[in-house]
Order: sequence, then C-alpha cells, then structure tokens
Amino acid sequence: MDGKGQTEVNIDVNTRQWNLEPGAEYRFELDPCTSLAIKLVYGQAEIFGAELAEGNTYLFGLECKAAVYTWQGCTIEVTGLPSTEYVSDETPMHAYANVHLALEQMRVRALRVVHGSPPSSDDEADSDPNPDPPRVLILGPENSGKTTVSKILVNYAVRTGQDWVPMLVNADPGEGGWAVPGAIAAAPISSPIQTSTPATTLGCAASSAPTHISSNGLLPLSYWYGHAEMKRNPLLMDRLIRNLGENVSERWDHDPQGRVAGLIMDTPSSFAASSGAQSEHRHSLIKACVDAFRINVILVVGHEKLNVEMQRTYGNRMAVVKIPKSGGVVELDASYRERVRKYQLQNYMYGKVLQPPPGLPTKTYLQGGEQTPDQTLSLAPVSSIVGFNDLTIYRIGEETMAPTSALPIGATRVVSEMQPLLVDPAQPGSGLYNAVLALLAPPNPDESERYDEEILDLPVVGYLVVTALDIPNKRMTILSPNHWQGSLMGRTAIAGSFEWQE
Ligand SMILES: Nc1ncnc2c1ncn2[C@@H]1O[C@H](COP(=O)(O)OP(=O)(O)OP(=O)(O)O)[C@@H](O)[C@H]1O
Repeated sequence: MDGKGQTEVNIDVNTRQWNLEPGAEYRFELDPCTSLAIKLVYGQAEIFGAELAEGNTYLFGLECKAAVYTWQGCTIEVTGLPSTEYVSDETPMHAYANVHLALEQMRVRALRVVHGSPPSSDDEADSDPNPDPPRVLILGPENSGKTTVSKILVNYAVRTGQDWVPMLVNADPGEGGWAVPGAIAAAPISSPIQTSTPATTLGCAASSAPTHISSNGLLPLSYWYGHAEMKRNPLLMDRLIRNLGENVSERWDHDPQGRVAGLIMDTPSSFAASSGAQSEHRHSLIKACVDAFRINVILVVGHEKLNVEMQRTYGNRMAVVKIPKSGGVVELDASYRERVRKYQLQNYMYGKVLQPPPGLPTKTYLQGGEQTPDQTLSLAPVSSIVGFNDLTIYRIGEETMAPTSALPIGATRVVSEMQPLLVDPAQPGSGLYNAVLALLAPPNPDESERYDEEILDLPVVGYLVVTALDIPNKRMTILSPNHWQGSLMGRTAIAGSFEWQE
C-alpha cells in the first residue's frame, strides 16, 4: 500500500506515523462502529481544504472516508484501524487550486466595484464595467467527488484571509446537507467546513443544538423535497430550486459583501445521467439552477460527454470547465447511502458523539475541528404528544390514502404533482408512523397575500419524526429538537418518503 510520497512508522499496535511528501495524500475508509484519530505532528496538512492545526487530534467515525492532503509535506500520527488506508501522490489538487485562483480573481474584481476602487492595471477583465463574482455549478456523475470539490473550493475561499463568506448550496436531496435527507439547502460559510463523519459532511447545522454548542454551527436556509431521488417529483424540485435561488438573492440584496464572495452549488448525480428515467428532466433542472442562481461558471467533474453537452448549451454565455476526478473518491453503494441517512437523522436529533479509538484516552478531542466540551456534542430532543388536529400535515403530489373504492363510481384519481394533499393521521395506512416531517415557516400573516400552493414556497424551520400514533385517542408522539417544545400547535408540516426509527 505504500506510495512513493511517504514513509510509515509503527509506534504501537494501534498507532502509526506517516511522513507525507509535498503533494501526497493519506486516504482512509472506516468500517461501521470504528473510529480513527489523526494528529498533525509536524508540517502543513488539510482535509478537503480545511487545515489541521499542529498538535491537535481530530476524530473521525460513522464510516467516514476522507484524505489528509499536504502541499508542503507533513508528519501525521494515526490511531485506530481503518478498513483501508494508503498514500497516493497522484491527486487533482493542483487543478482544483487553479480553479480556486480563477474564482478568487473574480471575487477581487467584483469587490473593487463594490468599493468603488479603480481597476488594477494588470486586470485583464477591466474592460468589463460590471465584473461578476463567481456563481459556480458543479456537475458530475455518481461518485465523481462533486461534494468534495464543493467543500475544497468553499474552504479555500474562506481561508484566503479576505473575510469572504461564500454561499454553499446543496441541491442534492439524497445527501441532506446540513439537516436531514430530503432537504435542499444553502448556507453562508464563514469558517472552513471540517470533515469528521458523513452525517455532517457539510458541517454542523445549529438547528438542533443548544446555543453554547451551536455557536459555530451554520444556519442553513432549507426547503423540503422529501425524497432522495429527483425522478420522484422533478416539478417540485424545479420549484424548490427556484425558491432557494430567490431567497439567496434576497439575502444578497442586503449583503453586498456576501454577494461578492459568490456561491458554490453541489448537485445530484442524476443531473449528469444521460440515459434512463433520471435523464428526462435533468436539462430543465440544470436550467432551473442556472436561472435561479445566475450561474456564471459550470465545473464538470471527470465526464467528457457531459462537458461537451454543457459547452454546447451554455458555453457561449459562461465558462464551462472540465476538472479531473480524484482517484481517491470512494464508490458509495445504496446500502451505505441508506446508513448515512440514518446517521444524519440520529445526528440531527441526538448530536454527534464519537468515541476515540482504542489506545487513546477519553478526553477532549477535536471532532472535525469543533471544540467539544466533555468529549460530546450530545443533544436532548423532546418527545411531545400532540392531538391529530394540532398539526396539519400534507404530502405534495401524492395520492391520498383513501382506497379507490371510496371514490364516487366512475371517478379516477387525478393528482397534480404539485398539489398539497392533506394527510389524515387517523386513517390506517397514513404512512405517518416513523415518518420524517418538515415543519414549515408560518404562512404570510396578511390573508390577502395567501395563495393555494403557498406551502410549496415556505422554507423549513425544523424537522420532526412521528414516533407513535394513537388512533383511538387521536394523538401522536413527535420527536423534535428541543427548541420546538410547545410550539407545534397550529403549525403545518410536510411528509415525504423518509422514515426513521431509533
Ligand atoms: N481524495 C479522497 N480520498 C478519500 N476519500 C475521498 C476522496 N475524495 C472523496 N472521497 C470520499 O468519497 C466519497 C464520495 O465523494 P463525494 O461525496 O464527494 O462524491 P459525489 O460525486 O458528490 O457523490 P454522489 O454520487 O453522492 O453525488 C465521500 O465519502 C468522500 O468523502
């Protein structure tokens, strides 16, 4: 397993020291129920663009797969036994860094205009009186490393020392981003996103944590799609992408500094599928992203055909650039993705608690770089009992559970993909037991501004799980992050196809 850019020294049965040459990368994969600790002993190192601090120990778990890359060379100490570990000196990091530099120039030029500063003499694009900050769409097939590239580019932007706060947009509902699977979301990123588990792959959201723990958490703006796969309801997906884009540009109207940092948008692999059911709607969804976020750079990760296709469609109005896929990207199968979704929900409700690997004392470590007092980020969700009429629950565009025999003779069920349908928890087979629900922001207080499909356009304020249904007494038990306590009465929630059981 030895690459030529490294040497490995065993310290004890559980701990090894790796000396990495400049440009080399230590890659690891963890099995379920194992953890790994990495300490930067000497030199410079980063994980997907987030720097490690010398002398600190970082914990990884929940089947994390990642890599420690070094530009200048380093020594790391690794404790624990990953299922796979090796060093490679073939990485696409130079190509990614070049993309970062080009995006950085766009930010600097856009900032000059905001500050009213004169253009610099060596600035090629000075002829453009209104230079745009980078708004980047990342496309690529399954397991090409899109999310990883998004993280690297955002982390490099944050690290430049210019106080950029770029927006990271996650349009992959199968991934869940900061909250739970089924969501699409955007968050302004002000400090590097750390990697420690796949349940918090884009960093920790502040939504469920008590304030003292969540002070460095993110406050994402999210909309609920409710399914992992785009083909379930592409029209809904299209609308939510446009809603998210509108919301981000409204934020930027009041935040020119944020606007010049631009955005990086990660997309689902189905946007790249050129055949099969997934491909049908992908062009309109890519267009929805381009329009809604006024995309001006498209990066295609390791896919020649898609690159040519994007060049033809968008090449005359924006930069379309093909970037290499990393050989380190791990092929994630369906059962792994299913487990990760479970970890995410567990994490959303209960927080992230990683046990150090054998050989390390139990004390305070840095989990993904976050200071974790008492070695834990455990949260205490609240279980509350609500009446069936207290919470109004809808499904979007799915058939009601009333049997066809209950319809008038000759009637057929026609349900528009965008139609909100009321779910009756009293109906056996309502599908609500263990269902994940998205709690929506309150509707417009001004009655005259209301409209039929308003709930499609309301952002999500938190996620809930129905843990018990008591049909005779018309009550249900809801598990929710603690700060929703007592506030579910009269609220509206949406069910999708995700379930969760502890
Ligand atoms: N250089 C690397 N070394 C080790 N693991 C890596 C490396 N790059 C990416 N990975 C891991 O490979 C997995 C897949 O990467 P990633 O999620 O970025 O791909 P993707 O294209 O976004 O996936 P999807 O198919 O879900 O759209 C992740 O677990 C990621 O942490």
